[in-house]
Amino acid sequence: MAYDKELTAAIKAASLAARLCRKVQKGLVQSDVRSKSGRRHQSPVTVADYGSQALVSFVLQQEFPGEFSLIAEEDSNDLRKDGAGAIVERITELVNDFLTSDGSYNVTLSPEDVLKAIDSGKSEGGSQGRHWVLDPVDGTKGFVRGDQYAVALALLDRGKVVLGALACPNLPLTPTGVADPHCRKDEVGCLFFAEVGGGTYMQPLDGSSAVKVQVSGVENPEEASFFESYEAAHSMHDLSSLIAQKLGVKAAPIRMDSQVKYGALSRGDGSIYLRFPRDGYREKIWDHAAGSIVVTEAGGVVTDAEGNPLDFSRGRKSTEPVPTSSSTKNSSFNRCSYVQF
Ligand SMILES: Nc1ncnc2c1ncn2[C@@H]1O[C@H](COP(=O)(O)OS(=O)(=O)O)[C@@H](OP(=O)(O)O)[C@H]1O
Ligand SMILES: [Mg+2]
Ligand SMILES: [Mg+2]
Ligand SMILES: [Mg+2]
Repeated sequence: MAYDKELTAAIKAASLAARLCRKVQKGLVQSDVRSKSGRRHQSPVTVADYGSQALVSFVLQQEFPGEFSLIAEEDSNDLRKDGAGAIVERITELVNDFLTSDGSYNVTLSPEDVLKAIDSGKSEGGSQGRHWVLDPVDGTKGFVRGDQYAVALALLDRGKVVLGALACPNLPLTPTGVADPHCRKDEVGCLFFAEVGGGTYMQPLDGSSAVKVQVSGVENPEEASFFESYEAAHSMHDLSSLIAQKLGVKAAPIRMDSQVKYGALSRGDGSIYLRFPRDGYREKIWDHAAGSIVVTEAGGVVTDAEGNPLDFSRGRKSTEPVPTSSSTKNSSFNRCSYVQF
């Protein structure tokens, strides 16, 4: 396949970053969590977000020297302020631990190397050339709560998503328990990956063999279940509930953080993903790039409310907040399930 080398690198980078995040989430302390300064939509950021971004950025630059463009969520602005020295040290230590744990990189990064790696995610993207797209921790609120989150990495080629690697460290390997995402299972940690035209695969994060996945075959909305954001601030629950009711959906919504929803959808844990951000919010491309190809390559559909595909070619953010949709192969759902993009 055309992007095999890139996909292998993406899987390696996302897996490594997911292991770093797992370690941080297990021992999360208050000083690991920060509030981003100067943002209209306040959101937390942790040492895991920064560490994951530095790791992925470093690994991709090692694998593809010279031809590198990355659009990623975080930057080092807050880390360069007075008083941030201790947190930068902690991130550097984490990044070095996981780089050497892999065995293929015999390097020790300095704090400045780590800050530079984080800042290499400032590309503006667009419709020309190739750009990596990274959400180093998607669902940071879920991550801090001890719930679901994802490391989401995709590659754009001339404005289209051509591959995605979506690591979901807390998603159970088997669908049981998904209806109750808080239910703790022993076997958790999935990595979904997809390359355009090649289908979607899921493997345990520990690296054993991958299986092909398919979206749900449910055709009757009465038997369908739907996903939505855990955070009411991120998606209007009242509106999705109304739409679900109109569709005839009987099941209660499955509320889950992050692009784990796309991963769960791709293996048929549910049939629909509804997303309606509140007024004026513009979606970021890293919140949908990896998840959308994971769903489409598994036979699903991800479109806006008018049936148009999501447009990843316009830079870091979507354009106007137009309602958009995602879901299974069943066309009657496709007209009725929305993500706002
Ligand atoms: N106000 C508002 N409206 C809509 N979306 C927002 C908003 N604020 C943040 N975000 C983005 O939502 C990302 C988290 O994904 P979800 O909304 O799917 O998950 S959650 O259940 O709400 O946690 C989250 O991603 P991370 O920042 O990577 O966690 C944000 O990019
Ligand atoms: Mg964030
Ligand atoms: Mg995100
Ligand atoms: Mg994030």
